[in-house]
Amino acid sequence: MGNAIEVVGLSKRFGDKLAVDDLSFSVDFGRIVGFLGPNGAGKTTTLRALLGLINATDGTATIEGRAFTSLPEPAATVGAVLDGGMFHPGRSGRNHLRTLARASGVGDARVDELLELVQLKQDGGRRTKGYSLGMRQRLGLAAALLGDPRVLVLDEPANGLDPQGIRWLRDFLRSLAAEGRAVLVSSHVLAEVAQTADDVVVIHRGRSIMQAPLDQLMAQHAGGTRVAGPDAARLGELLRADGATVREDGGAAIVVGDRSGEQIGRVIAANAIVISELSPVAQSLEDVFFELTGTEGGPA
Ligand SMILES: Nc1ncnc2c1ncn2[C@@H]1O[C@H](COP(=O)(O)OP(=O)(O)OP(=O)(O)O)[C@@H](O)[C@H]1O
Repeated sequence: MGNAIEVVGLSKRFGDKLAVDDLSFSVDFGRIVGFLGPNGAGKTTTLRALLGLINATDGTATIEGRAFTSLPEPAATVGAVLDGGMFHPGRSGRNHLRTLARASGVGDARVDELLELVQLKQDGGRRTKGYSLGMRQRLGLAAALLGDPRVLVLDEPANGLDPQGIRWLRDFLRSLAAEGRAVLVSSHVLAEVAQTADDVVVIHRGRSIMQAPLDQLMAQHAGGTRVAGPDAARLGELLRADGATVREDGGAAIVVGDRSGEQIGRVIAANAIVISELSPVAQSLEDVFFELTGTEGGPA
């Protein structure tokens, strides 16, 4: 079957705008991949090409080795939520799902099962126009899951969710991946995927600038080492003289940018320096993102 999702050399041009530029990445089963980039980076365009909604200018985007349009059983293969899902406002959530279920040969029992799964059982009979944004997102997820697909593609599913909704989404996506499904989830807000994704693909201006397991990304962009204590200033001078980047951090503390804890420890021992604390500084994903793209991760 190969990779769940495979994007190879994908490019998409709109007039003279190259929205996606020679992009490649893959998603394995059982993994959650965060597809990250600032607004306008080309995420939605990539997902639309993957789902056969637009034609690529160049390259390929396949699901289980095939273009979406030639999947033998699309509903059982991939489920997607783009634009938060589209609903008829006067229809109830349950009827919306039933209509979609019939179109893809899925029984009504599955609809009730999914309403329960996304915690909309109580509100299934209400018209979707009265739904909160979070309820709409959950209804969209239920629709994507109708055919019990092995691959999920979600465009900004956390948009507009409150912290509780984001936590629910995180646990929900985790449980889907634990069942062996592949999940590709786009976001321009890194904090949303920081505790969810196994791997991240960071794009900027249509190009991939980083693809790695999330831990590796964090380790490579570690925020340095903080050392505190009565001799911190003297340690700072010694490290600076040795070419390290050092900045003051409040009263008796420094943050050392490009030396490991062990390297700093050796300077401390060799110079009989007294310290009270030595700890790695955790850099937020927002900072990493800024470092990688030179762009703030927030809304444009
Ligand atoms: N149909 C289109 N015609 C012309 N330009 C387009 C079209 N669709 C997207 N673009 C342009 O392509 C670039 C990438 O857009 P895209 O929507 O893929 O980015 P994105 O990363 O999903 O951003 P956002 O989070 O804002 O949706 C943008 O500059 C956008 O204006």
